[in-house]
Amino acid sequence: MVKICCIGAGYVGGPTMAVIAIKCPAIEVVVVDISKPRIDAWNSDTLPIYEPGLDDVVKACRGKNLFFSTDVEKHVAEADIIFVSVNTPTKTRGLGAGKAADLTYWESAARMIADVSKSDKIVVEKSTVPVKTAEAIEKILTHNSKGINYQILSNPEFLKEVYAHWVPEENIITTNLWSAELSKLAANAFLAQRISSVNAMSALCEATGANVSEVSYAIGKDSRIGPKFLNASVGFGGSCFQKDILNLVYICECNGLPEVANYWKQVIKINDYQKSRFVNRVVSSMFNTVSGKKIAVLGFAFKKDTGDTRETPAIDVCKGLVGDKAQVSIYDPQVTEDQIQRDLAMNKFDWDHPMHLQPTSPTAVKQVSVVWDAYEAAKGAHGVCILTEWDEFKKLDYQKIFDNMQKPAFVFDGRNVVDAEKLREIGFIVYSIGKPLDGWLKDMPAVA
Ligand SMILES: NC(=O)c1ccc[n+]([C@@H]2O[C@H](COP(=O)([O-])OP(=O)(O)OC[C@H]3O[C@@H](n4cnc5c(N)ncnc54)[C@H](O)[C@@H]3O)[C@@H](O)[C@H]2O)c1
Ligand SMILES: O=c1ccn([C@@H]2O[C@H](COP(=O)(O)OP(=O)(O)O[C@H]3O[C@H](CO)[C@@H](O)[C@H](O)[C@H]3O)[C@@H](O)[C@H]2O)c(=O)[nH]1
Repeated sequence: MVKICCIGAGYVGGPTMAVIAIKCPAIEVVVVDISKPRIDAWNSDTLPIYEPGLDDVVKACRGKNLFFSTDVEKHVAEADIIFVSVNTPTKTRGLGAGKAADLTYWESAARMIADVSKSDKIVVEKSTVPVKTAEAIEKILTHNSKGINYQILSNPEFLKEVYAHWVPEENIITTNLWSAELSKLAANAFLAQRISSVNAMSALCEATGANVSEVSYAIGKDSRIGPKFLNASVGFGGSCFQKDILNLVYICECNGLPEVANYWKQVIKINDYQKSRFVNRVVSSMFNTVSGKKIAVLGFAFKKDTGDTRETPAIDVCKGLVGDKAQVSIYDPQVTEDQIQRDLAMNKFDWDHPMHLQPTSPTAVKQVSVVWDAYEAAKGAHGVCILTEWDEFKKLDYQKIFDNMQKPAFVFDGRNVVDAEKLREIGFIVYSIGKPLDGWLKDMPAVA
């Protein structure tokens, strides 16, 4: 029986291996991690990650051909194929701090593989890494090899040997190692660039009375542009876009290409601008102060259908509101109070280190409370900010919310999910990203 071991039971390792296990019953898959709480959670009824459908897949194969373990060395030694999906955070210190990828966890995994291996291995880069990492890893493995053969593959999205069980042959792209590594960074940079482009347009739409949804729809009709990933928002989040672009910027700088580096840096600058523009809009429309005012925040995850909060725009928006002394009441259907407090207390980039190495949360941010109901969050509030596009936010009883709020009552829709006209009929002052402004908002210009 072919044995796969995946190092890193996170957002990538867990779900990817669960799908491999269900699609390939003849292969034994073991996911290992140094974090005991994470492995315990994968072995329990409450998985550490929320994603629709994931529970069913894991429960169908766990204990049959899918296993989760902290016995990293044993399973690495027994495996034929080793996937490495450990963290590759942005470096916080030393050369390239704030941009370059930190390969500490990758390197220590590689050294451990070299240490414990007694048979030939295929090692697969699943983590997103700088160009030429595979070459560096190969050096570590072969210099410590004890006569063992290693093949290093970069597989940011596909792996033929395994995926050929269920992915059609023609959909599997084979490239040289460096193209594979760079393609991953390039894909995320292009996707993020689309969002920053439409977000830049959203500011211009607000200034001119155009409607960003209409502009997106119109340009998306051109098949060369296409309709996807053109939704204006309060900003993109997630563990990948910013980290990967910063890494790309660093690689460009190291290769003597400052103009190219600056081009990509701008994608992040617009994303930061969009988040601060949103906060400024909230504050300026409430007579330039939210000090002591209750503001409800609906949605904290970086996108719907996940409990993942890494780099979520909600962090910067909440920090901005707290900075202006608001009392912030947060509701998200999948994010716990503990996670929100950690996120608001954590330093930039610390979020992407393994849990046990993250600084323990200092004292909770007192101006922030977390509740388990949207109505509770909005009760007595002056404004409601929608920061994640959860479907349930479309179906809330906004009349009930309005009745229990301070007046004038505001809704700031950072995801364009509510029916703004209906809300205006109820009596709300509504701000929708990139849409024509209410008279009230026009009279209270926000400068980012
Ligand atoms: N999250 C995504 O959507 C996504 C998508 C594509 C690529 N990536 C990339 O994949 C990699 C992993 O991302 P993630 O979101 O799964 O991260 P994660 O933080 O959720 O998981 C990484 C896991 O690796 C474990 N780990 C670290 N060092 C280890 C070691 N030496 N031995 C055993 N376990 C170790 C950590 O404890 C952690 O549980 C990153 O490089 C990321 O950029 C992420
Ligand atoms: O039109 C859009 C589309 C997305 N977003 C936001 O962009 C962020 C990222 O969204 P998405 O790309 O759907 O989620 P990720 O899970 O971060 O996935 C990205 O990052 C992964 C990690 O590298 C890649 O594997 C995926 O292909 C790539 O889409 C989220 O905050 C979204 O709300 C927008 O604001 N507008």
